[in-house]
Amino acid sequence: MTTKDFQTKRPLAIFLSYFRPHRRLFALDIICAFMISLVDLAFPLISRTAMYQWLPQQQYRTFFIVMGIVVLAFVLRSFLCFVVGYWGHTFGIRVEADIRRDLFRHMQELGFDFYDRNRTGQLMSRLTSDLFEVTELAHHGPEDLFISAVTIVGALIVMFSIQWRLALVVSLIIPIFMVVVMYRRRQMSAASRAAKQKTGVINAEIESGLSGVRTTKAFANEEKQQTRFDGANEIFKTAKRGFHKEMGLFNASMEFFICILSVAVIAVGGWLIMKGQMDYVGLITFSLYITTFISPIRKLANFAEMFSNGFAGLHRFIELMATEPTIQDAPDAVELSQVRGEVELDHVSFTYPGSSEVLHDIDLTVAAGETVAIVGPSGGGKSTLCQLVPRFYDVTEGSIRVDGLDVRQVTQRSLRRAIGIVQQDVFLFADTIRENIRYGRPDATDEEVEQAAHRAELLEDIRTMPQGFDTYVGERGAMLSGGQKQRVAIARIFLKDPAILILDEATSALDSVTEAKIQGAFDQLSQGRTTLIIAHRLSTIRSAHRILVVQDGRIAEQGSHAQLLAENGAYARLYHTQNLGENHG
Ligand SMILES: Nc1ncnc2c1ncn2[C@@H]1O[C@H](COP(=O)(O)OP(=O)(O)OP(=O)(O)O)[C@@H](O)[C@H]1O
Repeated sequence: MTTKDFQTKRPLAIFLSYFRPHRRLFALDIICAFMISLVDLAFPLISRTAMYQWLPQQQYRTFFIVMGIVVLAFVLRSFLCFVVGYWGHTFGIRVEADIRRDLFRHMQELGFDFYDRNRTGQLMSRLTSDLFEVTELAHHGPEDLFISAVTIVGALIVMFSIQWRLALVVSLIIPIFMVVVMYRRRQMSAASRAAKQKTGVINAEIESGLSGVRTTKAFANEEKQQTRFDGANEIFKTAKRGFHKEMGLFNASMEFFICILSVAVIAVGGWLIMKGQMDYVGLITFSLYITTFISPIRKLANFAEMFSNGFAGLHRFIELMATEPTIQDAPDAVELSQVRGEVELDHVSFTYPGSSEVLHDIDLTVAAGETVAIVGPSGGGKSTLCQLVPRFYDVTEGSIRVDGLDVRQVTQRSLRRAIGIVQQDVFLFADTIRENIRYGRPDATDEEVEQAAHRAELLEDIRTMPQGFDTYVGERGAMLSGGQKQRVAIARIFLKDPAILILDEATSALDSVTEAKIQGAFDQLSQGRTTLIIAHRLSTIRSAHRILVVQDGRIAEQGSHAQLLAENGAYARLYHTQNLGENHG
């Protein structure tokens, strides 16, 4: 299904479309559940016939044969229960996996702007708990609704055929029963949601407490942290207690109504027996049917709840799926191939969604192979400018061209394949060093990976690691130093071998050896490639062909280091006041 489908189709239609690929399993689930309710309905009827016919007429043979069949039917029933429990849930899980696959794929297509607006934690909960509610509905919904309806209607029909007055009493009590049970069930779920939310709070508290434990220790703030935690723990306890109270009330109300139903049947039935309008066998059969009601009523109460939760989850899912990615390939987009690397910004202005203009009328041409250093005060727009070239955002006005082609006219894949980016804050996956480097080109051989590490000046570091290239780098690369992470990022780009480079130099001070290594790797990397580098070090700036000073979203000055110093303008001021040359390379 396309984004358009999610925008136009009805939620139920979308939901059912996920059933289609697994319809056989679904049919199996429903048929088995249907057979279970048939067995449940048949048992009281068989008992009735036994008491009316086979026992009084001493047809013991028939009686025992039928009892044998009943035993077999119950064995079959257990097997069917297993099928429903196992394969029914398998069906649910498959639907869930399909929905999650589509959601993940779609989320990968959504642009930077989407992730600017949404929090990762919330998105993760959509991928997990929301979808769980949806699949619970997928699996239990149809089964519960259908089977409960069959059982209740079936039991009432038999009851009316035995004694309509008594059946009428039962059918008057049941709706009241349903209303009360549903009400209690809703209360219980609200309490459960509140408890879950508090669980989220306490989990967040644990997470931030543990991940921030170094900071806590450094400030000797353990007591303060403990008090914070105790507060959250107390709230959690109260919420859990509230949930268990509601659960107790729900179960108690179920039990109460079952008792009321049984008493009503015995009382009214007894009265009817006294009046000669009913016999004992009828009364026993009635009592047996009362027990068959319990499970469907419980299921229907669950269903009402499941329906509202599941549909709420479904709506949130559809809302996400209906979000159009802001950056999409044009229908006639061409592949960018054999890139020379000329980059032009033609009167580019840019505004982040919902904020004011960040870049104003930028005009810039970078020749293929040229290295341009971008400097300027914090917040001036340097990173924003660089993010427009790989089309992470679309320009608001003007255009950006690579080799003369507007970036909106080429496929995103081919454009981004032509561009290598090393960010300040390098993201490493929780995997080995080798796999993290290979991320630059997934089909690279081990030799190529090692070669890239060598060129990124990383080989010496890796040799000292316990498992060499197979060393696990930890969550987000926590086991590597900042300088090592940057070099992993550089090694990735060596593998990727793009025509255009965008480097965001780390602002943090590095020791001179590491800095020299990174500088060497950067220099090697930029050989023969168009390079835009957000520079913080004098050594980088000096080796650039050209320096741009970006300030308040405009190019304030450009030229070589010496030229700009001689001009004694913004660059000279930056150079002196912001200590661009602080880390002399
Ligand atoms: N994703 C975003 N959404 C909205 N506004 C943003 C976003 N990213 C940056 N900005 C704003 O755009 C302006 C330019 O930011 P940018 O990061 O491009 O500056 P910079 O020159 O790279 O700064 P620094 O040197 O501190 O990294 C800032 O005012 C910033 O607040």
